[in-house]
Amino acid sequence: MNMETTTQALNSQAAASDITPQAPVIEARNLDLTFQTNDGPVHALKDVSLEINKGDFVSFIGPSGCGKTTFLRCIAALEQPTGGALMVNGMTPDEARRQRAYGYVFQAAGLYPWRSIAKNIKLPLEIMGYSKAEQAARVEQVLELVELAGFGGKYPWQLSGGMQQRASIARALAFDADILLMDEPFGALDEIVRDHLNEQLLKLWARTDKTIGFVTHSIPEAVYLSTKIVVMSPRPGRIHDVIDSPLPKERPLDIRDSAEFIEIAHRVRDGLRAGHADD
Ligand SMILES: Nc1ncnc2c1ncn2[C@@H]1O[C@H](COP(=O)(O)OP(=O)(O)OP(=O)(O)O)[C@@H](O)[C@H]1O
Repeated sequence: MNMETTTQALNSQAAASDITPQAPVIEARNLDLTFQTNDGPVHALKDVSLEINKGDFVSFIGPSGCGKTTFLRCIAALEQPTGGALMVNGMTPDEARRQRAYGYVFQAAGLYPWRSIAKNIKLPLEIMGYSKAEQAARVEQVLELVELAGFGGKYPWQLSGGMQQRASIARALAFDADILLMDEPFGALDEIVRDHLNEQLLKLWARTDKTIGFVTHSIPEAVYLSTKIVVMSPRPGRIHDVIDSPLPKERPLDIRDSAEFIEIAHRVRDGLRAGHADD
C-alpha cells in the first residue's frame, strides 16, 4: 500500500469511527425508586430515562426532594432502583463501582481535619493499594488540576471554603475515574467564589474530558456549566425537560449576558414552573 492509499484508508477509518455512535456512558431506562419508610412508601424516582455520553457535562436541576441526589446515588450504586434498568460504562452500577468508574464530590467538602490536604487526597489511593510513589505523583497532579499546587501540606482549616471544595474535587479526581459525580458542590459558597469555581471546573473538564453529572439549584450555574440540562419535576421525580445546550464549549463568564444564554435560562425556568404545575 503506498503512502497515499494508507492515508486514504486511515481517513476513511477515522470517518467511520466519527459516525459510529458510541455507547452511552450512563443509560437509564424507565428507572423507578420507591423508598420504604416507617411513614409508608416514598416514590423518589418515576420512569426516568436518560442517556449521558462520554464528555457530557450534565446538570440536574429541580425542586427540593425531586430525586436529584437519589439519581446520582443510583449511578454510584449507593441506592438500589426498584424498577427499570441502569447501566454505567455498559455495566451494572455495582460492577462499575468495583472498577472505580467514578469519583463523587459531596455537598460538604468532607475533608478529615486531622489529615493534611495531601493526606486527605491520598486516602482513597491508600485504600486502593497504590504505591507511595504513585500516591505522591497523583497528589501533585490533581492539586495542579484544581489550582492548589503547594497547598498539600496545609490542613483543611487553613483553607477557605472554596479551596476546601477544590481539595475535595482533587480527592475525587485522584484515581482518574472517567466519571465525576458532583452533588451541589458549590451550594454553600458565596456567588463570587462560586463563579470562580465554575470557571475553573469548566477548564478542568475541558482538559480532562471527564463525563460530569452535577446537581444544582442554580439556573445560571446549570446553564453556564452544562452541555445538557435535565429539568426534573417534584416528587415522584420525573424528567420534565432535557435541554442540549447550543453554547460553545469555551465559555467566558460574560456569556451569561448573551441572548442565547438568557433564552436557555428561560426555558429552564419555564420547565421548573411547568413541573410544579404537573402536580
Ligand atoms: N434513604 C432514604 N430513605 C427514605 N427516603 C429517602 C431516602 N433518601 C431520599 N429520600 C426521599 O426521596 C426524595 C428525594 O430525595 P433527594 O435527596 O434525592 O432529593 P433532591 O432532589 O436531591 O433534594 P435536594 O434538592 O433538597 O437535595 C425525598 O423525598 C427524600 O426525603
